[in-house]
Amino acid sequence: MNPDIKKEREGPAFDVEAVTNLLDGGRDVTERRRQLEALVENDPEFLSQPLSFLSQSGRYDHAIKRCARMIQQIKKLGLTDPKDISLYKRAVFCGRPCPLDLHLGMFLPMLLNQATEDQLEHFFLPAWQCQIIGTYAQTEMGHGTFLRGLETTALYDPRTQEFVLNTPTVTAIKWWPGGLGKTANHAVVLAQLYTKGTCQGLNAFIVQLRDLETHAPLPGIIVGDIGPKFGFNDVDNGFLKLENVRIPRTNMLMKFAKVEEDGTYIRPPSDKLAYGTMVFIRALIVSEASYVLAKACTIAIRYSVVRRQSQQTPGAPEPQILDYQTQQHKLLPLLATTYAFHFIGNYVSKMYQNISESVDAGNYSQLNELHATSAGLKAFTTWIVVAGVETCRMACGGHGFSCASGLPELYTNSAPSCTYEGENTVMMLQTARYLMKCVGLVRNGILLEGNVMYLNPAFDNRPRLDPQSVASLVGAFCDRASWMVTHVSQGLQSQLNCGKSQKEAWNNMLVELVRASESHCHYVVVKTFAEELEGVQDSGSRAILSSLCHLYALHGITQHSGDFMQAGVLNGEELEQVSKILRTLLSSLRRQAVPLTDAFDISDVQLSSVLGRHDGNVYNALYAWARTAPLNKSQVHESYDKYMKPLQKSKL
Ligand SMILES: CC(C)(COP(=O)(O)OP(=O)(O)OC[C@H]1O[C@@H](n2cnc3c(N)ncnc32)[C@H](O)[C@@H]1OP(=O)(O)O)[C@@H](O)C(=O)NCCC(=O)NCCSC(=O)/C=C/CC(=O)O
Ligand SMILES: Cc1cc2nc3c(=O)[nH]c(=O)nc-3n(C[C@H](O)[C@H](O)[C@H](O)COP(=O)(O)OP(=O)(O)OC[C@H]3O[C@@H](n4cnc5c(N)ncnc54)[C@H](O)[C@@H]3O)c2cc1C
Repeated sequence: MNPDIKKEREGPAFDVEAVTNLLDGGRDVTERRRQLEALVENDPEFLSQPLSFLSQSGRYDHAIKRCARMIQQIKKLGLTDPKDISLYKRAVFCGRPCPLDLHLGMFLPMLLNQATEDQLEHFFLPAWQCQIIGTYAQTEMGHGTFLRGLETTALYDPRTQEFVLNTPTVTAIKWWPGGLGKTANHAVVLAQLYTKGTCQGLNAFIVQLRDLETHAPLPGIIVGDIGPKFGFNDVDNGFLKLENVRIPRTNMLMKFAKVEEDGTYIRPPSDKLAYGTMVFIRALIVSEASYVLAKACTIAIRYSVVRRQSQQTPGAPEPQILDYQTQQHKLLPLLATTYAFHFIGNYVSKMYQNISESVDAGNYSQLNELHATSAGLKAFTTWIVVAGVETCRMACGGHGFSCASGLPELYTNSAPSCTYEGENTVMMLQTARYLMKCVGLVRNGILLEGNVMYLNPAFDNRPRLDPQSVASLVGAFCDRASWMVTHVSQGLQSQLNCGKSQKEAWNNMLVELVRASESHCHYVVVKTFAEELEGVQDSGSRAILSSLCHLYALHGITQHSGDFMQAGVLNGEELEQVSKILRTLLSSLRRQAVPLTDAFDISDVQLSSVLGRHDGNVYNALYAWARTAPLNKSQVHESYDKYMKPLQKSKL
């Protein structure tokens, strides 16, 4: 083990294993996770060369091979608990996307959430057994955000009791669905339903795409891969053109909306129930955001204690780069954010579970709050995580730019989370829509509960900020959100008072609306972090996590100081005090940085990073990695004889 990293692990101020257990949700969960990871890491069928050495086709082939082995092993091991399956899948793919993601993550949930009992009977088992492999085909070339603008049509033919599906224009072609290109043989297709000459809006239809024996596309189905992407190249994101494809009436998912045999349309109890699976995935994205940032922080912080660079004192050893305050300022707030996002992920998962149970019981009253919260936090966490991965990459200097670091791959595979499942700006505006409605309720004398209570008429004049108190800092985030949400609603009102239409006024305030939503989400995250700590039994864990919560809050104030000062929450002198305490915290947490990343308990296989190796032996590993790169298969590349040698001989 590298002596520097070994020293970093001597005498942590807390019990690393206790924090690992806390993050996992208990000692038994840690043991189970390690057991499942060991099954994968000891399975020779899952051994592979660095993915960076493969072509797009090679990566897809590698991913499909792992998918097949994973499904076989899940059955053989008798894994039925969704948590076990999720942990096993994460171990197989090391957190990377895979061609079955949409089948497992959206197609199956769509059946569970939107299918009737008969439809479940017909489709679910074959899908669970992977005879049917599905995807979720909603986005079109011309529309991803504006769902009501989708052009794919499903016309009901009462004579044959079938739907006829078409993508009538080039912009209607389904574009992006994961697994659509080469993997899926079915899709849930979102289309505008027409019956009895009337458009009844978006509904979901199960369409078979390929022959179950030959896998060849069926008549009327033109399908393929959309080509290389910025990343995510293990997945065959595809296109789908539909030309008069006929499906039985019973292929429309009819748990909520229905089309009777004669074509009569029965409306769903709420139009938004069709969007339920997207809300499920958004909540899942929030709960998984922390894992991505945990990997990036582990790589960058471990590298930052083995990398020595520059000379502050002549003759003295070069310092570890984590001793530089700027390096601490880049990485330690991200480490604190990782822990903050772990707790908000738990919070959103619980919220989704509770409100879904209410919806199943026919109570739709909290759907809007769930939508606004999941949409806003999905945008808030993914924006910060993706930017954080890039900060970690740059903090590793040149070697951060090498695929050996694992950081470029982590970045390109996480970057689309700001776009898919709801483009982040659009999601923040959905949260803003909800917040503006809440302001309206308060104006009508209604008292609010939950995360928006801060909009109620102010009862107490909060004492001035105490930057040493986490509770006082949470209050500061609350006051910032209250001021920003109220301020933007006043801005909207003044636009309307000047005669602007609702649409114009809204568009003229979009930037402020997004900022107000961000401040609301930031408050929810810091409040949840502080509240979760109260439940931590182990005193050592509670102490170190409190320091991280303190750092997260202080850093948030310095990063958005304009908001806090505009809101009158603090003045210049108080801001200076906040910065001073932040610097002190950076210095005190520096010694705990490696143990805090070890607590994530991410194995070298999962991390897939030469720079983030647990033993810190980076340089030999980096040299060995480069030596196996494909370009080094021969000392003289074939292009030399083909192009350079003739050029050199030509005596230009
Ligand atoms: C942007 C959206 C939400 C706009 O939809 P629209 O119907 O036009 O809504 P309005 O803004 O007019 O609001 C109407 C009303 O409905 C409420 N609402 C909207 N969405 C939901 C929802 N999901 N759940 C509950 N309630 C909802 C909204 O709050 C309003 O309520 P009021 O009381 O204020 O009237 C919509 O177009 C949208 O969601 N667009 C994003 C599309 C999207 O997410 N696509 C994802 C495709 S799948 C994918 O990307 C897969 C990726 C692969 C992977 O994950 O690996
Ligand atoms: C890797 C990846 C995987 C995907 N997988 C799937 C899948 O499996 N199934 C599927 O159906 N889709 C999938 N998608 C598509 C994805 O859901 C859409 O790309 C996403 O919903 C954004 O829509 P869009 O691409 O049309 O962007 P646009 O909506 O065109 O966004 C472009 C810009 O316009 C802005 N904008 C748009 N509307 C508004 C508004 N109302 N107010 C303010 N600004 C606005 C946005 O903020 C953004 O800056 C995937 C996408 C990616 C990148």
